[in-house]
Amino acid sequence: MPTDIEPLARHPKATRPGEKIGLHHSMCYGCGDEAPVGLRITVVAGEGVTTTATMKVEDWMQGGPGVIHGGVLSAAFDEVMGTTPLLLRKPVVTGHLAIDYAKPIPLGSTVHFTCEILGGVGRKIYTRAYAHLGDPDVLVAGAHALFIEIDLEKHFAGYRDKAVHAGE
Ligand SMILES: CCCCCCCC/C=C\CCCCCCCC(=O)SCCNC(=O)CCNC(=O)[C@H](O)C(C)(C)COP(=O)(O)OP(=O)(O)OC[C@H]1O[C@@H](n2cnc3c(N)ncnc32)[C@H](O)[C@@H]1OP(=O)(O)O
Repeated sequence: MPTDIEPLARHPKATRPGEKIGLHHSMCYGCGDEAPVGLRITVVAGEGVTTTATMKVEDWMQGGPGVIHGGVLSAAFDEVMGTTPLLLRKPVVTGHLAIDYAKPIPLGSTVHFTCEILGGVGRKIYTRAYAHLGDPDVLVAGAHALFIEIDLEKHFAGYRDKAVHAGE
């Protein structure tokens, strides 16, 4: 993290604490409710620039035997942390993501995520998140990520014709 990182404030019109932050795309692997295969994670706004989320560990998420695949957990952290900057009303993409895997996570468990925005510099937004299985004092994983604010139209120009929509 840079030394000149500055605190970032919640946007006045951000999703209120306790409310769900809306989907960014119905077919998104992370949040989409119509994606044929996906994590279907719903991120809930917390106080300030924090969020929470939960994810049930389904059988198809197995690395194994009997535990979640590390890449699935990584995608879940990406989703939770990437959604959190919407509290700033800033669209972002992931620049860098680092995961610490502390304990195996069994199939059938529910992973609870907590995330906070640590601050930013220019277009860079730094986040941190933790995961537990119901007891916040027993962490099973942690993550740091750098997100970069983008101009949505420019970033996805040239890709939108490849977009997959539900029912097609
Ligand atoms: C699945 C898509 C989701 C899309 C969401 C749309 C918005 C919706 C909003 C919200 C809901 C979101 C929920 C989703 C959650 C999941 C998010 C994902 O998984 S996103 C997919 C994976 N990520 C990419 O595909 C990025 C690919 N990379 C790029 O497109 C570019 O590299 C980009 C935009 C990240 C930066 O490119 P530049 O040309 O705009 O800017 P430059 O100057 O290179 O970087 C800006 C600053 O960031 C630093 N930077 C960039 N990458 C870095 C890195 N890996 N490590 C450290 N610093 C890095 C640079 O050094 C620079 O810093 P200095 O301003 O000079 O101080």
